Order: sequence, then structure tokens, then C-alpha cells
Amino acid sequence: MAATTTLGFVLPTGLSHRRGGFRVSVIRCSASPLTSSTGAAASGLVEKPWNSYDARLVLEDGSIWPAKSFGAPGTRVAELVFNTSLTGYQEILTDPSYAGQFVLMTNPQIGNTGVNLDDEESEQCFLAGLVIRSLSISTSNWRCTKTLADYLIERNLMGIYDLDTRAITRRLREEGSLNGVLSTEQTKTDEELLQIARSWDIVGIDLISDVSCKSPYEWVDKTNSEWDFNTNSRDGKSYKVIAYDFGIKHNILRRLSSYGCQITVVPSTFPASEALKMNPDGILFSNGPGDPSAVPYAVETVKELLGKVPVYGICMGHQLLGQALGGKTFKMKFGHHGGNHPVRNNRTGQVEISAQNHNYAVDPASLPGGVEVTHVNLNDGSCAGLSFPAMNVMSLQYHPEASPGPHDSDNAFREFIELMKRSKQSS
Ligand SMILES: NC(=O)CC[C@H](N)C(=O)O
Repeated sequence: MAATTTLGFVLPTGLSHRRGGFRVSVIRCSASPLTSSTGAAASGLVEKPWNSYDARLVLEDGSIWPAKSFGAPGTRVAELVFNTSLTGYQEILTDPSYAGQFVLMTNPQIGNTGVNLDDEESEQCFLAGLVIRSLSISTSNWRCTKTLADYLIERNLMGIYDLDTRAITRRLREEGSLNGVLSTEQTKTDEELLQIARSWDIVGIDLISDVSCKSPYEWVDKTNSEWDFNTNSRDGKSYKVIAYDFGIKHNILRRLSSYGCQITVVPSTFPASEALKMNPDGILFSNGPGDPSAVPYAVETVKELLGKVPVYGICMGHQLLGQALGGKTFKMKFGHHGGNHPVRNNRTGQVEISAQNHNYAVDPASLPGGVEVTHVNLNDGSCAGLSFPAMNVMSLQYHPEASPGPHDSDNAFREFIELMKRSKQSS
């Protein structure tokens, strides 16, 4: 049955939603603009120092969010997630784990520190677009080399503002993650965009192959000496580590390097047999985008390495390890994205405030005996870390390297060094 929308459109019949349960009508939602480029003097508002034009965010539940664009033009489909970090938008923009996603920042004002070359977490921006309430009218920071708007345009990345990010976040918390379409194309109707959002899915897609490096390389950069910390616990020894790049963030490599690791980064498809021939002291499985159950080849590689050498998994790496140990992963309602997630370290009883970015998790009930849940997310009780001492395995669902976020969990890098040291001594 065709349905009439609030705008008087008639939705094409057969526009049924794949998950069901959503309202069929298209609903236009609005947020009063915080800035204006037309009649600025008359209204008393400040003239914006960027070019903006109309844009829309259309969500698969039928809600339409008129907005202004400050980034690249175009039409993109992706999964919308919200991030509660107060700052660190540049690290978020360059975190390859966000491939296939739009990131909505809950902090209402973004852009005031601009961007710089040092805070990049990878060479590229892989996410599909940035959604914010308000773009800072002025940019001021001693490290700033460019405004956020110029950066997005240069990287052909979409960015929109002037929409009610608080209302959208509440919707995501209630309904769960939603697919959506961001568009600046006025020729496309709301219904066409809705159709695109509803016929796309992130589940079951291998997003790792697009973000992984194409050939092995050596990594040497440490954390800048001015900003390094936890330096007392270093023993000056060097450990040879192979880092599997499933979308690796540079700060994982900087922290490993600061702790004395000599690192070779290898592509996601690098054969386990070749990795073992390089005789590493340890192997790191990195973070990465998308559905961990959609990359069985990576799980196979992890399985082949288990028990041969100490291994450390971070986020996607943790999820691959969970599967390689015999467990299952599942999609969470809206995931964890932010720099303020409390995690309990079950071994010490201490609580760490952690940086997180994931939509999937390992189901601890699916894991075999002997695998220990070492960390628990205190917001929802989900599994945040694993250990399997018999095979020298450790993993975290979150980001001990921060960037952006607190450094409470940095000690996990020292634990990996200890694991490699003990294994070396006993062999
Ligand atoms: N940061 C990551 O490695 C993300 C892991 C995975 N893609 C998820 O969303 O759960």
C-alpha cells in the first residue's frame, strides 16, 4: 500500500524495509541554524568563512535531516554511528576502522583547533562522511596548518552541519545503528535517497582489503619524546614484531616502537607461514573496519599463528582472535565510539577510562574453556579483553593506544612486551 508523507510525496509501493519495524513515511526533521551566510549583518550572525550549500541526511527509518554541507559534494551511503569524544576529530577522520561509516560527533561544536600533519592515524580518510551540529567559526591552535573545511574538501570527504545531532543520537540509541545517505544533489528525491539507504548493508562485507597496505614495510616512528610517558618500565631490549594491517592506526605502531619493538607491517593477506619464517618475537593483529565474521581468511591466518608465537589483538584483531579460538562475534545495538568508556580490568580490579570504536563484540559464552575474559565494559557488561595463557594470547576490544582518548590502558603494551620476554626466556 502506498503511503503519503508529510511532504505530500507518495512512496513507491514495495519500499519495504529489510529489517522491518520502521515507519514507512518520510519525516522531515529540522534544527534551527546556528550560523547564516545570507543576511548575516542584518541578523547579527557572523559570516561563515567557508562555502556552504544545502545537503540532506536520509536515514533508513524514513527520517530526513536537512543540513548544510561544508565538505565535498556528492552522494554517499554508509552506516551512521555517533562518537562521544569531546575532541580528536582528526584522529577519528583518519582511523581506517570507520570505513563504511558516517561519524556523527555528539560534541556540538567541532573544528576549533583545525587540523595538522602530526595527528594523522593513517595516510587517508576512509570514513564516508562527518556529521556535526556546528562548525567552529574560527580556527585557533599553534599546531594548526589548515581548517577542517579545507581539509575535507582537499580529501574529497563529505561533511555536514546545522542538523539536530542530539535528536539523531537519541534515535540511534533507541533504534540501533541506522544506514543512511548523505547527499548534496538536489536533483535526487528524498525517496530515491531512502531507497539507496534501504538497499545497502554493511553486514557481511569485507572492508579490510580496501584499507590494508599492499606490501610489507618497516615502521620506525616512536611517540614524540616530548609527549612520551610510561617510560620508566622500559628495559631497553628490542623485540621483533610483525603487525598485521587490517586498517592499523599509526599510534599502535608508535606505541609499540616506543616500547622497543622493531616492527614489520604486513598486509591482511600475508601468509602465516611467511610471517613465521621471519622469526618474530610477537605478532600484533590490528584494528580494522567492518564485520569480523566477513573475513574468514583473516581468522584462518590467526589460527595458523596461534600457539607458535605470542600474539596481541586490538579491536578487530581481538574479534579475529575470539573467532580463531572458537568463539563467535555479534553486532551490537549501536556499538561503542568515544573516549569515555569505563572498563574493569578483572585481574587488578582497576577501572580504566578507555577509547573505543566498535560495533561488533565477542560473545564470551561462545568461547572454549581456558579462555579468560580479562576486561569488561562497565556500561553494558560486554567483553572488552581476552587472554589465553596456554597459547600466549592477549587481546583488547578497545584502543590502548588512544588517539584520541585517555592513556589509562597504555600498560597493555608493556604486558605484550612481558609476554614476548617470558616466551623468549622459556624457549
Ligand atoms: N576499531 C576496530 O577495529 C573496529 C572493529 C570492528 N570493525 C567493529 O566495528 O566492531
